[in-house]
Amino acid sequence: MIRVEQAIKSFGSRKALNELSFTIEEGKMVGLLGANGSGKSTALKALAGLVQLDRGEIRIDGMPPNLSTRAKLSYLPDVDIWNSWMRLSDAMLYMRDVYWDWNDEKAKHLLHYFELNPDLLIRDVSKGTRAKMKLLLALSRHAKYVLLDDPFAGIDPFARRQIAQAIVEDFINDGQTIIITTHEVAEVELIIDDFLFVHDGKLLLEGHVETVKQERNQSLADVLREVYEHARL
Ligand SMILES: Nc1ncnc2c1ncn2[C@@H]1O[C@H](COP(=O)(O)OP(=O)(O)OP(=O)(O)O)[C@@H](O)[C@H]1O
Repeated sequence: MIRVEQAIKSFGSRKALNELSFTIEEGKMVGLLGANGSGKSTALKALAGLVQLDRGEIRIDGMPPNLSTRAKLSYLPDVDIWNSWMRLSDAMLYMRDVYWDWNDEKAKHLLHYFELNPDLLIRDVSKGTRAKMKLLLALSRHAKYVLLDDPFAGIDPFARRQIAQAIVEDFINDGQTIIITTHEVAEVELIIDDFLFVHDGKLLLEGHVETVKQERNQSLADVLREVYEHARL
């Protein structure tokens, strides 16, 4: 289980996280949703142990973010981390060497599913193909927690659906806990169980997607649009 309690993180005078609290149960697919600059990436970085909170507490299976929590967590950052002179196959070998939970079968499945050529240099492929390569590398570990920061960035609307589908097919029966940050609410509302909606580093709304949709008789995207407009008044 992941528990975030009253997390505060400032960059200069800007509070990226402003008393943010939430809990994520194991085995759930959760959307961390919000507009640009709402604190989504900072929250994921804090869970991954890449950002230190100023105040507040994070517990992952009862432990603060450290090397042992990091080992059970696969993190897809929102920036390119692979050297452009590498081939996808080089990056896959690296991941296999570094992470004991690397799963060759899953990697092969995703290569085929995304129609990726492992021999291509990372610098020679399109932005969308690079995004798929990054996703393959993050999803091919059998990590207990998978943090995907904006996995749809740079990917066209046609391929987004394919990627959302891949995430569901590969993980939903697997007992892994997945947190996806995105602004593409319409793309993820079909695949996530629960959502956290953040604005200015604070939690504005959270809940079970189907329950909220039924209660309000609206799509999640429409519900969040209303909540967002209200918060900005
Ligand atoms: N390293 C940093 N230095 C200075 N400011 C930062 C840094 N990281 C984040 N911020 C600021 O903190 C706020 C939250 O940023 P964050 O990247 O977490 O938002 P986000 O919801 O992920 O945004 P986006 O959807 O645009 O990626 C923003 O105002 C951002 O400019």
